[in-house]
Amino acid sequence: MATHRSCALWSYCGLRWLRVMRCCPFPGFRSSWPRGPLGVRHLSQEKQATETHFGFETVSEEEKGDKVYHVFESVAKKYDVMNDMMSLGIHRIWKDMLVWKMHPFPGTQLLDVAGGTGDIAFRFLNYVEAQHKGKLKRQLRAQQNLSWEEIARKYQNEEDPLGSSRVVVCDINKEMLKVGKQKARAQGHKAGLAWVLGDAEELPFDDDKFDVYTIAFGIRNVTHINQALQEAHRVLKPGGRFLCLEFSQVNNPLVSRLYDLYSFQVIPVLGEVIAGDWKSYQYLVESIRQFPSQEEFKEMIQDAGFEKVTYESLTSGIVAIHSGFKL
Ligand SMILES: COc1cc(O)cc(C/C=C(\C)CC/C=C(\C)CC/C=C(\C)CC/C=C(\C)CC/C=C(\C)CC/C=C(\C)CC/C=C(\C)CC/C=C(\C)CC/C=C(\C)CCC=C(C)C)c1O
Ligand SMILES: C[S@@+](CC[C@H](N)C(=O)[O-])C[C@H]1O[C@@H](n2cnc3c(N)ncnc32)[C@H](O)[C@@H]1O
Repeated sequence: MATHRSCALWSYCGLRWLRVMRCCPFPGFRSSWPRGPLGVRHLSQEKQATETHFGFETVSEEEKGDKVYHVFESVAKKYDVMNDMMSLGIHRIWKDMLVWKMHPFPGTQLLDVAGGTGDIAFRFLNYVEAQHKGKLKRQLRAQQNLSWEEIARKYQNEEDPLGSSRVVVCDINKEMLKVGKQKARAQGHKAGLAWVLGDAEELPFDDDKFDVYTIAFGIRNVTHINQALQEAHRVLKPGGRFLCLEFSQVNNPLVSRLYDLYSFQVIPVLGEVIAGDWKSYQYLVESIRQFPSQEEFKEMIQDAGFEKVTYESLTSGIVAIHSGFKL
C-alpha cells in the first residue's frame, strides 16, 4: 500500500514538473514537445504528433483538423456575405472562370470537394442547363417545317434539363453543407445535385467514378495536401480532369505591397465587424501566405500522378487555377 502511495506521489511530482516545463517561457522548448492527453511527453507519440501549420501557428496535425473545422463552423452563416464584401464580388468572377475552364460536356459527372455552400456546384448546374437549352434550340432551328405543337412537345418532353450531368458536393463541415442546402432550395436547384459529408483526404467514393474533380479555396485548409491530391486522382475516371482554384503568389511587387496591406490590415477587421470573428479571418490571410507558389503546387499535382499539368494566374496571381489530367 505504502509502495503504491509513494509511486503515485512520484508520478504526481513528475507530472507537475512536466506541466511546469510546458509553461516554460522558451518557445523552442515548448513547441518541440509532443504532448499526450495530460500534456505529458510520450516518446511513443513522437511519430504520431507530427507538427504542421494552422496559419502562422505551429500545431499538431490532429489539432489542425479541429481548428479548421471550428473556423468554418463559426463562419458558415456569414461566409457568402463575407466573400462578397472582402473581395468586392471578385470571387464570383474567379469561380465563373473555373467553370468556363472546365467547359463541361453533356453528362459530365462532377465532384466538388470542399464545396462548402455550393458556389461551384450551382455555377456548374447553371452552365450545363444553359448548354443543354442552347443545344435544343439549335436542333429545333435546324429542323425545317416543324409545327408549333411539335416544338412545344419537344420542350415539354425535356425530362432532364441537365442532359444527365450531375454534381456531388463533398465537404467535411456540416454547417457549411447546411447553408449550401438552404441556398440550393432558394435558388431552385433540385435535380442533379447531391450533398455528401466527407474528408478530402479519405473520399467516400469508389475509384474511377467522376469526369471532373474541382476544389475551390479548399485545399489550403487540408492537413495532408498530397493525400488529398492522391484521392482526387483515385476517384477520377481515366481521362478525367482535376481543377483547383486557390490563392497563390502575387507576381507584381506593387500589387503585392497593397495586397499585404489589405490582407493584414483590412480583412480581419471586416471579419470582426461583419462576422464577429477576427480569428477566422486572420487564419484566412495567414493560410494564404503558407500555401505553395504556382510552380511548387504544380509539382505536387504532378507527384500525385496527374499529367499535362498547367496553371493560369488570375488578378496578378492573387489566385491561380491549376489543371491536370488522369491519363
Ligand atoms: C475562414 O476562411 C475563409 C473565409 C472566407 O469567407 C472565405 C475563404 C476563402 C476565400 C474565398 C472563397 C474567396 C473570396 C474571399 C476573398 C477574396 C478575401 C480574401 C481577399 C484577399 C486576401 C485580398 C484580395 C482582395 C481582392 C482581390 C479584392 C479587391 C480589393 C480591393 C481592390 C481593395 C479594397 C479597398 C479598400 C477596402 C480600402 C481600404 C484599404 C486599405 C486601407 C488598405 C490598403 C489597400 C489598398 C490601397 C488596396 C488594396 C489592393 C489590393 C488588395 C490589390 C488588389 C489588386 C488587384 C485587384 C489587381 C476562406 O478561406
Ligand atoms: C473557403 S471554403 C470554400 C468553399 C467553396 N468551395 C467556395 O469556393 O466557396 C473551404 C471549405 O473547405 C472545407 N474543408 C476543409 N478541410 C476539408 C477537408 N479535409 N475535406 C473536405 N472539406 C474540407 C471547409 O469545411 C470549407 O467548407
